[in-house]
Amino acid sequence: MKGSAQRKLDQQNFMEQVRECRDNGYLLSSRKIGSGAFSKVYLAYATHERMRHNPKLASDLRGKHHAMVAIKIISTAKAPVEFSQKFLPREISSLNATYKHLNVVQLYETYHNSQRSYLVLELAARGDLLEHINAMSGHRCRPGLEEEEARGLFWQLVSAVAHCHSSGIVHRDLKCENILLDDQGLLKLTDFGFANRSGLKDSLLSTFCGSVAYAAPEILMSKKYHGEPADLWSLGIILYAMVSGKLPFREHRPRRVLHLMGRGPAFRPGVSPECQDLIRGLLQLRPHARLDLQQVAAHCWMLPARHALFCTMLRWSPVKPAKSQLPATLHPTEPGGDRASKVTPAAPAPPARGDSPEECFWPDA
Ligand SMILES: Nc1ncnc2c1ncn2[C@@H]1O[C@H](COP(=O)(O)OP(=O)(O)OP(=O)(O)O)[C@@H](O)[C@H]1O
Repeated sequence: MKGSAQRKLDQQNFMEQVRECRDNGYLLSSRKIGSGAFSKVYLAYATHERMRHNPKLASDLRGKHHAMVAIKIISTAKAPVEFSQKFLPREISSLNATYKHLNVVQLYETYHNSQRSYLVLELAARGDLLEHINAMSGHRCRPGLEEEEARGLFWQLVSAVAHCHSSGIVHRDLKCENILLDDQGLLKLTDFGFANRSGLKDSLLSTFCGSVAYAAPEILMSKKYHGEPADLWSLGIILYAMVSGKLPFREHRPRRVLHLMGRGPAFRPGVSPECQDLIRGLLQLRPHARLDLQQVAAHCWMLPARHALFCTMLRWSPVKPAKSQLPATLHPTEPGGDRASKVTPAAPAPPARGDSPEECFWPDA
């Protein structure tokens, strides 16, 4: 349990952040919607004044009919230098390079001081794909999503990754936890902390430690690799997770994972042969033998996807059984994350236009 001195310090820190956000035109709420190794993400509201000065923000929020954003606050003073000087700038430049796509989280703006960096992001309030798969598995009493829903979501993911690649960005950390869902059921790709410009030589093997289960074999074998086919491997793992409710090669030791990869994925009964074929095409050990994005988009399993996307948007429902009812099938790949703090179905519905924000702190000037 935290001591009262620590609690007071946390409170002071938070009020400082509230002030800094307010000075930059945002009302920070106390609702923490997620956290990472060096960051905390809060629900916040853009002021009318801020929207007047930021056309990017204004045009996006106008379309959404609300003023909510997610503010990711990174304690640069506490983070390792490598993180602040290498990974954070990469995350920001990748988000800027991938603006603007419906299925990639939008970065509206950033502001910094000596202690912290603030990333003002598009809000994706329905949690991540991992939570969604587990919730739906519990709801259906069978593991995984219905293929029709998986197809609609996977189509959006492929579209997001195609946009990144054509913008010269490889993500390199594609996994269910980095795929968020918004209020309309739209998929939003996020967490570009390990992203890089494509075409550059990559040597970041150690940064994939937390996501061994999604990493391509060439990365696990410490080979030089190209980012695009490595992203495609991860897409195969994600599609498998969507339709199976578990990961195909669930192991933490790279050598053991490589052994399982050599045997290929095993499917539960009920996964269609077409879907299995697409997953096998993505989970090819040799990068050159792997399907590329065009082949994925043209695959017979994907053909009804536009229709499925429409259905997903129409049918999206906030059904999310309590955690205790869920079969613990699919687990986060990175230990230690503060998953309990993410947005839950209890999160308030977006206020109608013109409503005053709840839970906002107005510190003394
Ligand atoms: N735009 C957003 N909308 C809603 N929730 C978000 C948004 N961005 C991040 N989150 C939540 O905050 C969590 C942490 O965000 P993110 O993964 O970007 O941080 P990180 O510091 O890169 O994390 P990690 O250390 O795990 O890589 C996410 O898992 C998600 O739950």
